[in-house]
Amino acid sequence: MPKTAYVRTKPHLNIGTMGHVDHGKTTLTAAITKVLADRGSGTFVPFDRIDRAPEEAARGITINIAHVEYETDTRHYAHVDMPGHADYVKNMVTGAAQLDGAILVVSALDGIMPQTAEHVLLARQVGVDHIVVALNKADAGDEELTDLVELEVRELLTAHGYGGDAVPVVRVSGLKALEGDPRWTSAVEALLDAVDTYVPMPERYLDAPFLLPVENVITITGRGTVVTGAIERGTVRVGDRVEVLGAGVETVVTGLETFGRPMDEAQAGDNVALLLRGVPRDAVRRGHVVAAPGSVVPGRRFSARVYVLSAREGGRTTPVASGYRPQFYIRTADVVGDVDLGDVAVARPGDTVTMTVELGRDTPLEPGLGFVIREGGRTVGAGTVTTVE
Ligand SMILES: Nc1nc2c(ncn2[C@@H]2O[C@H](COP(=O)(O)OP(=O)(O)OP(=O)(O)O)[C@@H](O)[C@H]2O)c(=O)[nH]1
Ligand SMILES: [Mg+2]
Repeated sequence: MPKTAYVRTKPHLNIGTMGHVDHGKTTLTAAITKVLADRGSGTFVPFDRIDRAPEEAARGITINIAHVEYETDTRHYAHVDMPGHADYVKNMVTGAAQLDGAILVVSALDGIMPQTAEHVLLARQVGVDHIVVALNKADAGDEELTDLVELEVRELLTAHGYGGDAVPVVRVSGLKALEGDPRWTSAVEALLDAVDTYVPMPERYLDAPFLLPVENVITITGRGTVVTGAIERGTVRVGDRVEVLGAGVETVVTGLETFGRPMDEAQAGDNVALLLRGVPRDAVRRGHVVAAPGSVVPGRRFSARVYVLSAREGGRTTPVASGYRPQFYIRTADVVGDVDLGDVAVARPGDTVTMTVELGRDTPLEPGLGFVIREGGRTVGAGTVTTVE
């Protein structure tokens, strides 16, 4: 049910948990909400509420339930816990997660595993600049072994350009903190302090024209169509005219909410739900972009610098050549595109190349926009748009 209006009293950041399957991401997420709820700032979200499919949460004009909301003394956070590896990759590569920082969860019992490394790599590629490490399951780990795991994690981060020596590494136990064990609840507090201090407030482009990549579409009987997502830039108010690129409609925002609470104005970085006047449910899809009318021009052809992932990083084992036709993940969109390498005969795994891409449909593009290339369910490349034709 609609609650009291959202009042912006603290800076808002988007963070999330990443790391290998079963290392304790969801348990830690639940523990964070528990520790903060016990401190009087926020609501405890139990494990099984976090691990549930988003579709089940179609009540109110609320957002994806994989997002959990909490506050520390200095900040308001939207925290995304991506259930399982495939969802993690999808959310990261489509930019749906839009993380300002991440908590890398590594089990002190197991150390670095393949998905630990893959998530660090992906985070780097999609522009997550700050990582804090939670060495989880420290309740069950042996101290010396945990020291080794810590060294290993710092090395991994350094290898990906994160300056592993400076990264905060906090030994935690999500499980014990959930049980209320004081030693481990204070470890979770220490982790949150590390996030508060180590992840800087990112620059928000508040003066730019409004833009929101659509992550989800929900229908509310009797009220209309609602789109959800994180605002990439600008601000939006109830009553504003907006254009839905992809759907080809212009309309008016008639409702605005964050975490089920109405707001008058939302800004870059906020996770919101927008109620759109008179837009049929079928007209809007994930991948569309809601923007200030006329502020974005969709295109199909662009040039880009692309890094082709090596086989070690989970990429291809064979080179790509002109005529290659993979999927391009641009913001929340997923579009097929034809690759032209120009004078270059082939791009081998591990190479960085310039390419021209012709997309299968009009997509909002601009220089500097990041994207990921996927094929058969795996990431094979990551790039940045240099020019749009
Ligand atoms: N001993 C111990 N076990 C833990 C801790 N945290 C999580 N576990 C256990 O590890 C298992 C996996 O925990 P989850 O929180 O589901 O892990 P996850 O990383 O979210 O897993 P996926 O979402 O499937 O990738 C569960 O059996 C937890 O009870 C911890 O701090 N200590
Ligand atoms: Mg989980």
